[in-house]
Amino acid sequence: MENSPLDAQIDSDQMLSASFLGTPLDRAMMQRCIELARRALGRTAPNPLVGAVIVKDGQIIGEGFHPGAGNPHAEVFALREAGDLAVGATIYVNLEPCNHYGRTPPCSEALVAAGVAKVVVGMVDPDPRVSGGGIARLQQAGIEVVVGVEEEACRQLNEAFIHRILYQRPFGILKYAMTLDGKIATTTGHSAWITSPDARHIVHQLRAACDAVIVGGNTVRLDNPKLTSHQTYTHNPLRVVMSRNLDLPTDAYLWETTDAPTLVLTEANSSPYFQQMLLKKNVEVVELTPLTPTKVMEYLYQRNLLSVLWECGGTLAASAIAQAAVQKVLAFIAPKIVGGKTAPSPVGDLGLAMMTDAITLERVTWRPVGSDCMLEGYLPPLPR
Ligand SMILES: Nc1nc(O)c(N)c(N[C@@H]2O[C@H](COP(=O)(O)O)[C@@H](O)[C@H]2O)n1
Ligand SMILES: [Zn+2]
Repeated sequence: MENSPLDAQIDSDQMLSASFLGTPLDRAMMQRCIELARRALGRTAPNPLVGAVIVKDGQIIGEGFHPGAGNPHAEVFALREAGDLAVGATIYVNLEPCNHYGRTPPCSEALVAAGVAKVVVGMVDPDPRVSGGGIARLQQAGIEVVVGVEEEACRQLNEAFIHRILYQRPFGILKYAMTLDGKIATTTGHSAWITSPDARHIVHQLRAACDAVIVGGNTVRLDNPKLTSHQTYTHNPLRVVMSRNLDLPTDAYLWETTDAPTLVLTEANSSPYFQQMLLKKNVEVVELTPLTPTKVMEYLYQRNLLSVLWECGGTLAASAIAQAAVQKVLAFIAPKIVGGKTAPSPVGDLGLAMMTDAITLERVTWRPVGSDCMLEGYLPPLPR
């Protein structure tokens, strides 16, 4: 059989991994779904990132992605673009088509009505309202369904969504930059950007992909950060400050700049004067007592957030880890040495006595970023 125009575009690397589920064309189309889905990075919460591609006679006839909660799903955009040509076509989608009435009607019914012949799915939707029901509905209608093409990449794309559904909490990422000798500041407490501009660029991209970035009061006092994703990225996360007593500077960038919304979390009976000042500057203030990472994640879950980035100092980072508010660690290690017994490190006291008690990260990867090393790994999963 002659190759279709799309087959010809698939490069030899993908051909080499032909032992994975699906044909090279299937895998290339699923990667395209992921690429489309990523256009809405940071904007879909609490919904997942989803892209869809419709292919007929070796040509793409429709594409779409989910722009955010309340909007139509990716499949609907792709079907709209394909129009009547969707009859007998194959649709690729990185997440199982939904089968429920939520903010929008079920995509399974739209696919049946459009007359598609085949649906290729990246992963089963963990949302209990779907969870295999979309696949079953399509099969009942006589549509061929293939599940699990590029599944690992699809799961990685929606790791925050999966965590949110399984644990009813946002997905927490702890990000820090440290010197080769494990310091985030000098003994005098002086800190500045430790890493290279390339690493900073990745941090800005990460902020754009997250729904919120959290710091403690100490970081506001010492670093006066802006916590935005840089002007070239359009999405800024919600900037969250945790401060029990609101002993904070009145002129911090976080309340003087309006590029992103700011939320200050504090305890009941903290300074009413400071609260008034923040409210006048359009900063939201919410009291959560006791103010712990657990309470904060519970609250941010209620606010429909998917992912939060902890950019805090060592004491808060240690509490966030101890209270399972961190699932993934992203560490930048700069080839610098500052020394000093009392110079702070990225994670404070975890109360561990023995080296054998150390938390061992899983699925660890690292790569050079500019002159630094970027290491990524996951904390062991929580029991459910
Ligand atoms: N397959 C698929 N494509 C999309 O574009 C989606 N957004 C989803 N989301 C699933 O449906 C739930 C949200 O439904 P509403 O947007 O409220 O109608 C979400 O939890 C996913 O399970 N799926
Ligand atoms: Zn849907």
